[in-house]
Amino acid sequence: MSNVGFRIFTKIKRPDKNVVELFRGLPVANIADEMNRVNCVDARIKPVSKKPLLGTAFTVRARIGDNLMFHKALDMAQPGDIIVVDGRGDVVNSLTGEIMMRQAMKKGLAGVVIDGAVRDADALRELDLAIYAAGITPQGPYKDGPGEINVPVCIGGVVVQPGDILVGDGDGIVVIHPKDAAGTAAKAQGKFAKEQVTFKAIEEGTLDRSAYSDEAFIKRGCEIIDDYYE
Ligand SMILES: O=C([O-])CC(=O)C(=O)O
Ligand SMILES: [Mg+2]
Repeated sequence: MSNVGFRIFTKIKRPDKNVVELFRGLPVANIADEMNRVNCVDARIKPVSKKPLLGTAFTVRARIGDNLMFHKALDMAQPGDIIVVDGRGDVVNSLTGEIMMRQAMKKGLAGVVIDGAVRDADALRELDLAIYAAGITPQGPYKDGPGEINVPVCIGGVVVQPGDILVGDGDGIVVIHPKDAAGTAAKAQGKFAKEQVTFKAIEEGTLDRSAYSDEAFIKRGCEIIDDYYE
């Protein structure tokens, strides 16, 4: 276990599928709000396809510009896994493309998240697979290694451990440790339900906006000037 930088751990402690399913359909913003606004992968990593993301992390630490370990992960990962590739944010070389993503889809993987670039973007956009990446470039990857599989990685400023739960939608991705999953999902459900009530109140014109009244602003020390700025 001392060959740091070029090693493969074959085992992952995956959470129960029912625990993962607690997050299905929940907006990522609602989950993140109930995690005190932490654990969101930063805005560089964007959806490439339209499919929402939900599954458990199968991690890859790639050498910059090199997808040898990513290819190995593709053979090792199981249905429901998300291959999470720490490419150190480098977007000079793409780390994957249509051929690999079609294999991921065929295997029933839940998606791919790359802190790095992809190519074959026009095809990837249409695939029935959740794909997130930090960039797009036609310049292809090397396949020489080294790299690591199923070690903790960092993507978009968030540490991801093998087996962590990832949820993604059009906003981006939030990472949840399985131990925190049940409590977080319950709170996020509550937040989601509360927002539905808010939407209804907007429709009915009954939403309470008193926190934004002139009186409330004056109480905060704001000066309200009934004139033009000149
Ligand atoms: O050449 C590669 O490894 C990446 C690629 O374009 C593909 O998978 O289609
Ligand atoms: Mg290709």
